[in-house]
Amino acid sequence: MADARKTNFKALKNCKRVDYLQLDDYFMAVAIVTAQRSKDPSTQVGAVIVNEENRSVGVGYNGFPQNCSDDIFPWHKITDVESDDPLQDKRLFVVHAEANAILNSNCKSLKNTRMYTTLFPCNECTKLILQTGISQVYYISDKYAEKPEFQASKIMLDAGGIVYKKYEPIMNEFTINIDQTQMNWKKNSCM
Ligand SMILES: Nc1ccn([C@H]2C[C@H](O)[C@@H](COP(=O)(O)O)O2)c(=O)n1
Ligand SMILES: [Zn+2]
Repeated sequence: MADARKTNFKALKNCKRVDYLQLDDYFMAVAIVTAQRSKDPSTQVGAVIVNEENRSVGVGYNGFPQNCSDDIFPWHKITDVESDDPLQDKRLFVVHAEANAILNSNCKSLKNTRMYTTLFPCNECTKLILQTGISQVYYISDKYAEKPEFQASKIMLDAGGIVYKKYEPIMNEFTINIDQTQMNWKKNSCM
């Protein structure tokens, strides 16, 4: 019986899709989509943590902590609004995407996991990366490379032997077509 099934499979033409999203592109795409949840008007960041079995175990984006309303806390930096009130600065309040991904993780240990983030991690998030045992970091943008916080990150990542690489996508572009997806949802819906 088992043999007959095998023979049937062999006889069938393998019509597997070839242009499917590769695993690393998929995880970075999840980070990119996650960033779109951020309310920060200037920089939206998304991060995903993936374990050795290629399961995502934590996602996060930059935002204010729980109970700190998006509508009340400031979304600007004091330099942008020329205010002399230091408390009018988002940087005092925002939880970074990488920190949120770590805090949101659904497993006991993050040892030997990898992080996909749309922006290179700052020094504070890098401390968490080292302390939790994340061993690889893939990023898209390093736009703040000149800032000491980000240079400090590299010093710590190097000291910790953590692999960090600018992500080179296999597929440079892919489209999320909501209309098409909705059509499928309708088609598959039992309602
Ligand atoms: N690796 C990073 C770096 C920054 N963020 C957050 C912090 C802010 O919400 C925003 C940066 O704002 P900007 O200085 O560009 O006005 O991005 C992060 O989550 N992860
Ligand atoms: Zn950070």
